[in-house]
Amino acid sequence: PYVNTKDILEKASKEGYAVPALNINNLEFLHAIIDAGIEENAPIIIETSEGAIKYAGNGDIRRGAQLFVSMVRAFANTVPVPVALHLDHGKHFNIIMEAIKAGYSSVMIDASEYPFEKNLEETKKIVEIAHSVGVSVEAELGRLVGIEDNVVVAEHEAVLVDPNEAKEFVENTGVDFLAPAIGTSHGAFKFKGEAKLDFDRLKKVKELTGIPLVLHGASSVPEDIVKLAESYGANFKGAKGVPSDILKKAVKFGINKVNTDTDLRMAYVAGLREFLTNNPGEFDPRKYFKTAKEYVKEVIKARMRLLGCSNKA
Ligand SMILES: O=C(COP(=O)(O)O)N(O)CCCCO
Ligand code: NA
Ligand SMILES: [Zn+2]
Repeated sequence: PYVNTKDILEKASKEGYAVPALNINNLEFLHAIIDAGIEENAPIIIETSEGAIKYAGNGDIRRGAQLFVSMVRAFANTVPVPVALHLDHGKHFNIIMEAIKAGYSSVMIDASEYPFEKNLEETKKIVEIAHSVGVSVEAELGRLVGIEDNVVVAEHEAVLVDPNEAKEFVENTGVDFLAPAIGTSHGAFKFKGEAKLDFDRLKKVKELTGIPLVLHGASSVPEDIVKLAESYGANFKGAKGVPSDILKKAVKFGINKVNTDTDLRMAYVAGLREFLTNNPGEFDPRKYFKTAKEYVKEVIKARMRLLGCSNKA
């Protein structure tokens, strides 16, 4: 069934596990995600960035939002696990409104680039509108940058979440789930040195807010997938993600939604390169995406097991 993201995350927060939030740009990733959720009997959170909506609508925002809602609802209404559709990193009021009108389960208002007060105001405005039509809201405090050993303390303070601000922010906005910046960053090149997250801040944010928390930039960039893609001509030198043990620790300290895009992209391109190299005569798109979809599904199933949401549908 098609559900509200908040229902999935409230249960996860209460029971102490996390659910991967899986980005899509096309139909093939949706297939892989749905199959993974069915095979793991796990709740499914699908998310699309603003760019994905533009891409799907071939430049038209309203068309893209409506297309994703109809695709996801068509699958959600025919599978035994709960499925939610979330707008990831909503930064433009008009796009957030199109997502709400199209029928998204939840939207993120990402005003984390602004000073605290403006972030709070922008978030409060979206919460009022979204809640009036039963849509839940995610916001972000602090900014996504990897913690580098040589970063001076002042810069740490400037970019990582302030737990006391988080308490005030949640109370004043009514936001349903919060993404506290604790040292991760988007993409395949997250850390120069060893992966480091600020678990002390995370723990405090959970204690002070008590709501479901979101980890952005949470892809692990698995070594085997990188090596496989590189064996078929890819060049991902220096790729490094969040190790599994660190992810598990983040769940222990209160993370319940784990945004995962890069790992899906890496698995897809590894499978695609492998298939095309080994099947030079194939040109049926229902065939040459098969391996790619299979690898994405396996990466998602492993992540569902790691985060503890398998058999939690
Ligand atoms: O926080 C994340 C996931 O980040 P990643 O999968 O790169 O670790 N997202 O919001 C997904 C979209 C942006 C990055 O591709
Ligand atoms: Na998000
Ligand atoms: Zn993100």
